Amino acid sequence: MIYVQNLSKAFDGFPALTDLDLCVQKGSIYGLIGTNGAGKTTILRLLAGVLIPDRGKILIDETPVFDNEELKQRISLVSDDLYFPAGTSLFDMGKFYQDIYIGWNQKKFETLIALFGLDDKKTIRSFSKGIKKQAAFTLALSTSPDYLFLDEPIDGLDPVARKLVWKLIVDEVAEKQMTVLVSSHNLSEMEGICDSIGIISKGRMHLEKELDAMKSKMNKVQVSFGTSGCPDSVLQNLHILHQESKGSVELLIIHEKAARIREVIEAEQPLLFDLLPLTLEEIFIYELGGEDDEIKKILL
Ligand SMILES: Nc1ncnc2c1ncn2[C@@H]1O[C@H](COP(=O)(O)OP(=O)(O)OP(=O)(O)O)[C@@H](O)[C@H]1O
Repeated sequence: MIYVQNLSKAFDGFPALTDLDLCVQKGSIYGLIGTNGAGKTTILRLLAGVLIPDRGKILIDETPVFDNEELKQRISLVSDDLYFPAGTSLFDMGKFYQDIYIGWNQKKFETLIALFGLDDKKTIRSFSKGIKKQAAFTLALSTSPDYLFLDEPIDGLDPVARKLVWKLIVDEVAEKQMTVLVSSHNLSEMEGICDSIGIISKGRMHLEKELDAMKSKMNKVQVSFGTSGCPDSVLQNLHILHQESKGSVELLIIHEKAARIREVIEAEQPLLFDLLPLTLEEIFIYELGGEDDEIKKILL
């Protein structure tokens, strides 16, 4: 588990992070969302022990991370700003990592190279931006980390590589309870991946939400009662956050559990009734009433 309390970090007097609290449960995927300069990279670098906090607490499995080599063996950070030594190939980097990381898994390394279709003999610096990212992700996952920190991991990747990266992450979380912290500019990129979302704004935690809890208490419904429209019993007995009509079909966003919605609507014998999945964007828009500037920026 990751536990962060009152974390602050300034660069040359500029407050990059201020009194940030964060909690990530073991075996979960946490999405850090924010605009450029919000402080996402700074959080990931502090959590990976690359930077020293000015103030506050960072505990991973109840242990401070900075200068803790044993703990750092179990952490992998894929930075947004990738660095590979001149002339090194993925094969060379694999050998280098093998000597450093106790958890290095050569078989997994070879499998991932094949899955991404990477050339392990070519100099990594000659790879395109997206392929470099795939190489860095391959190296990180091959260290068998308990904690994987990913800074904009799918930025610049083609759709096939994006899908593969997410699949590999989700598989690893399911198989070995890996804990993942992933940053992005865009809320919709995190669709279907994250268990929790933290929205960072100007170095502060703006909003933090656990998605399953939000999803279970909010539902989207497509319903039709013919030309008579939605009966009063439905409109009055359910907490409707949004309603729009397309002909005789109503689209409703309802702040109730699915079972309660079903009970109220089915009692009125609708001609059409479908419970539809809510997107991450819809959850945030309707939960916050659509008035939140920070949410608007990350939805664009
Ligand atoms: N090494 C540094 N020296 C000076 N300022 C820094 C340094 N690292 C970060 N900052 C500043 O701290 C703030 C937060 O930067 P950070 O890189 O964490 O944001 P970010 O959310 O990751 O942004 P982006 O999405 O653009 O990568 C920015 O204003 C940035 O200019």
